[in-house]
Amino acid sequence: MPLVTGVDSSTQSCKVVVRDAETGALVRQGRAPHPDGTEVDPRAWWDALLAAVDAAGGLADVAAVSVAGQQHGMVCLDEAGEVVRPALLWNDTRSADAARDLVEEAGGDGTGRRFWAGATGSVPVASFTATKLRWLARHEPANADRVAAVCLPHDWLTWRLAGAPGLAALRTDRGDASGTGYWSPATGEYRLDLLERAFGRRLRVPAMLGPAEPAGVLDPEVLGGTGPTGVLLGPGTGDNAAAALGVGAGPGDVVVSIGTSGTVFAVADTPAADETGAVAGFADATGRYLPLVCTLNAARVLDAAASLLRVGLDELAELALAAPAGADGLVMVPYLEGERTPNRPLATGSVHGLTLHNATAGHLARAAVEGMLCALADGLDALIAQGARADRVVLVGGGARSAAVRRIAPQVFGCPVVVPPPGEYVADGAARQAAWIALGGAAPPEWPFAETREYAADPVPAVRARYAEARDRTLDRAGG
Ligand SMILES: Nc1ncnc2c1ncn2[C@@H]1O[C@H](COP(=O)(O)OP(=O)(O)O)[C@@H](O)[C@H]1O
Ligand SMILES: O=C(CO)[C@@H](O)[C@H](O)COP(=O)(O)O
Repeated sequence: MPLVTGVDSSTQSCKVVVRDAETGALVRQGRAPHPDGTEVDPRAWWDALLAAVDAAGGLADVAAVSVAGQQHGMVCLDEAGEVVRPALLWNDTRSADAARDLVEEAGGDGTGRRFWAGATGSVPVASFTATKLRWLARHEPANADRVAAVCLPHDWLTWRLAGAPGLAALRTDRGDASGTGYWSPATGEYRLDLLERAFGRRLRVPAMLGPAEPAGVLDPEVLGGTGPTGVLLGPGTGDNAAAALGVGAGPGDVVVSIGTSGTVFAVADTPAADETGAVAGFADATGRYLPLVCTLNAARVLDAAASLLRVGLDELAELALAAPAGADGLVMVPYLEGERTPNRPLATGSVHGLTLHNATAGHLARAAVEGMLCALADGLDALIAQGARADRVVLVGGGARSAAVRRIAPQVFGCPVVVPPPGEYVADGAARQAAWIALGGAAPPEWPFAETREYAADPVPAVRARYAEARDRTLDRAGG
C-alpha cells in the first residue's frame, strides 16, 4: 500500500500525518511548534516542518507529500532565492492603510470595492498579500528593492522540499493564489497589473498548477542527504481549502474552523464576488470554489479568557456550560487582535452589560464562547447571503475540542452542528491531495470519513441580538 504525507504549516504549529493512500488509514503523525508573532522568519517554518516530519517517522517510505499552509503570508525572495525579510502573516494588520488605499485608488462610492471583487473575487483587507506588498514598498524601500519574487508560505515550503532549485521552479495552486489579491479565481489568471499597482513593479510569482499536478520531486538532500528518491510533491494549497478536502465537505455543508483564525466556508460550483468584502471569493483545491469568511479572533479568545480567569481550557468550558445562555446580558466582543470581518483592524475587544449579578467567572466564560461564536455566526449569514446552503455546520480546528464550543454552537448558529473526532483535518486534506497525486484519477480518492457526532439545540436568537447591539461599541487600539 503506498503511503502519503500531508503537512499543515499553520499559524501556531506544523502538523504532519502519514496515511495509506488507498484507504486513508492513519499510519503515524508528528508536530512541532511555530514561533509566536505576526511576522515570522520562514526558516522557522522549515525547521518546524523538518522536526514534525521527523516526529512522524520520516519520508523514507512515502510516495507523495503535499503541504497546506496558512494563507496570505508574504514571503519575499531575492534573486538568489534568499528570504528578504520575515514574512508578514495573514493576521498582521500593519497593512490596513495600504488595503484602504488600494480600494480607494480604484474608485470611491463603492466603485473600488466592486472593482476588486470583480477582478480577484475579494475586496482586499490587511490580510491579503497585495496589501503587504504595498506596505513593504512604502515602509521598507531598501528591502522592497531587493525583492525578485513573492510567494506564499506553502509555495515556499514545497519549493524548499524540492531543494530550492531557483526562482523559476516556484509553484502554487488555485486555492492559495486566490488569497493574494493578484489572481482571479473566475478567470484562473494572474493579475500582475494589480501586483504592480500594489508594489510599484512586477515580481516573479509561482507558476500555477492544476489540482492534481505535481510540483516536482522531493530532493533527497533536504532530509540530510539520505532521503528517498522519486517522492512526488503535490501542488499543496491554503489551509482552508485543505480542510475542505480533509473533512470531505459536500453540498449543504458549511465548515467552521476554530483555529487561530475563525473561518466559515463551503465548496461551491461558481466563484463568489462579494463587494461588501465580508465573503472572500477563494478557489478550492479540486478545481471548484471556496467562498470564505475569516475572523482574526477564534481559539485564542478562549485561551485569553482561560488565562484571565486562571483556569485551564477544560475548566473554562465547564464554567461556560454551567452559566445560562446569554450570560444574563454579559456580552464579549472578541476583537482582541483587531478584526478582519468586519474590517476593523484597529478595534479592541470589549465586555458589555456587566452587573453585580453577572460579574462571575462563569458568566465571563460563557460570554467569551458566545462572543467568539456570534462573530462566526455573522460570517455564516454573509456566506448564506452569497448563496451557500447551510444544512449543517461541520466544526473543526483546535477550538472544536472545547465541549462548550460544541454545545453552544448550535444555539448560536441556528442549525445542527456535527463534529468529527479531534484530528488534523488540514494535514489530512493535504495527505488526500498527495494520494490523488500518487494514485492518479479524475478526483481525489474516496476515503471513508470519520463518524461525526451531532450536536443539536434550540436556537437562542436573543444571544445574537444582544451581541449585535454591542458589536460596534468598541474602542480602537490605544495610540492606533
Ligand atoms: N480543549 C480545547 N478547548 C479550547 N481550545 C483548544 C482546546 N484544545 C486546543 N485548543 C486551541 O486550539 C488552538 C490551536 O488550534 P489549531 O486549529 O491547531 O490552530 P492553527 O491551525 O491556527 O495553528 C489553540 O489556540 C489552542 O488553545
Ligand atoms: O487568513 C486566513 C484565511 O483567509 C486564515 O484562515 C489563515 O489561513 C490562517 O489559518 P489558521 O492558521 O488559523 O488555520
